Amino acid sequence: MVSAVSLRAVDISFNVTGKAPFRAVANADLDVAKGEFVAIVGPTGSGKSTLLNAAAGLLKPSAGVVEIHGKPLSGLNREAGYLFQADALMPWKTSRDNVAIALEIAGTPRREALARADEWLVRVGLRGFGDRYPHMLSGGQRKRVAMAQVLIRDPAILLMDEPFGPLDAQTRLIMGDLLLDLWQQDRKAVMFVTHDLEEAISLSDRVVILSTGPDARIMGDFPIGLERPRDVSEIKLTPEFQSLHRDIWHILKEQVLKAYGHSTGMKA
Ligand SMILES: Nc1ncnc2c1ncn2[C@@H]1O[C@H](COP(=O)(O)OP(=O)(O)OP(=O)(O)O)[C@@H](O)[C@H]1O
Repeated sequence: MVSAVSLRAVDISFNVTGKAPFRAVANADLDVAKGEFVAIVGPTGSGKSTLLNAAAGLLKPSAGVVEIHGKPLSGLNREAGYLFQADALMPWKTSRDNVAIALEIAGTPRREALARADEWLVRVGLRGFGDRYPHMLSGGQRKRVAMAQVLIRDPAILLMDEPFGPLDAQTRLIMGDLLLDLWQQDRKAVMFVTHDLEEAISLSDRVVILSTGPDARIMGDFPIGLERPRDVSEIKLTPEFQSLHRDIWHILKEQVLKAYGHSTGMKA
């Protein structure tokens, strides 16, 4: 079957003035199937965002190919919705308008866009919050608006870069449950970047590990067979979760220590 996202032998290098190009990611092969939820974890600076940006079409690989549903990607990946750590809400627009605008710029008439925005605000648990401006919302509520803004366009692929990073631990769990609820309804292909191994295991079908950069490689690919639907706080208490966590952490820890050694000049 054709993958939703496919990276083949992808290298990504950055030009740094006065120095040799910096190869952040080397020879990455990664397939994300339609409907599959894949988490990417790795030490800081290992190239997680870089890989995601290549799948988004924001970065062009220096070698290798990115394919989206079997077709080589050139320019922006228009089949993907992108959710960053910092949300992209417009402070001068209400929640309702912030969500509706995603449809309006694609040509949907305003009245219809507003009606669908209202439906989406309900789906993300924000009934009655449509008239609030972003500064009148909590961090978790803003994140819900941002999710509605991305999902209302019904992208086939979701690219998420530490989307819950700035939230407190409890709100992260609640947002994880909301994300899984929505994902369960129509199973988009998801690439989810996170530092947090527990979050990665509790949400995904597969956890992919990146090694310490430069020349970061995909050095682990773990299927997560935990049953669905999942409750992200409950699932962590199961022996299956704990055993997966132990196995993956065993590999990841070495890379995290290496990255720490690089940044401090100490050997891991
Ligand atoms: N525009 C750029 N120019 C030069 N180097 C870059 C550029 N963007 C990223 N890098 C380097 O590429 C490497 C990978 O960066 P990336 O942001 O993908 O890592 P990450 O794993 O997402 O990190 P973190 O977990 O800290 O967010 C890092 O060493 C970074 O310094």
